[in-house]
Amino acid sequence: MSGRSKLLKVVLLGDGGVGKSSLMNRFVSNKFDAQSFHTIGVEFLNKDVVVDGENYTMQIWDTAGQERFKSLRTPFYRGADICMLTFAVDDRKSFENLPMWKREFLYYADIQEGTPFPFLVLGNKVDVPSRDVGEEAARSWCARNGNLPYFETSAKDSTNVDMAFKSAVGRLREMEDQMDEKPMHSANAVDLSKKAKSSNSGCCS
Ligand SMILES: Nc1nc2c(ncn2[C@@H]2O[C@H](COP(=O)(O)OP(=O)(O)OP(=O)(O)O)[C@@H](O)[C@H]2O)c(=O)[nH]1
Repeated sequence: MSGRSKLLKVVLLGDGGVGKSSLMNRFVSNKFDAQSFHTIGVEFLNKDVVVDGENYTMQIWDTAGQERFKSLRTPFYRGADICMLTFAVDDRKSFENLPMWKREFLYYADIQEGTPFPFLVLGNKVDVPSRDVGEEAARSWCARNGNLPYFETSAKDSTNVDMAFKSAVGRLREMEDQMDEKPMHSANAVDLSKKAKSSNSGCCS
């Protein structure tokens, strides 16, 4: 990859067991573990990507979805550039919890409700035959909650995983362009140049 890479902090949120670690591992290492363990606290991995000719290092923060780890994950929301809200299409409760995850993120990232921010929604495990949440219901929720981009993914068979992560960068770029056009939002614009590059992976529990 040539040229300087911009570091983007990407936070993956959603209920325990929806497949956040699996999505990160599929995207970064192209691997899938059917016996993936619950995350404790947070872990991150870096992945270099090129989007529209620009180099980015996506630093993907995989958080623990289980309620008991809330105090371990929330300190890591600050400074996020992108938030990927994840549910599993065979787990209705995980879909119903999306508003809670969005609120939790905004609160701990210290972003005011209503401020434009690049959220994306992933409906994972689309390889499972017994779905509990239809694509239309998911798209409709996204439309009603700020026209959020929606991707149906499978970390198991790779469906849309690359596309979802790369589209997240595209979404951030679009929103930055919109903010440039509307100076009143400029205080909320994400200054990519201020971010320092850090190590390739880590774990904080
Ligand atoms: N069939 C199928 N199983 C998946 C998929 N993604 C993850 N899984 C399985 O679902 C289980 C939970 O996956 P994880 O990636 O650990 O889930 P998580 O969201 O990181 O869970 P927490 O760390 O507790 O927040 C594991 O057994 C995975 O192998 C998928 O796309 N399809």
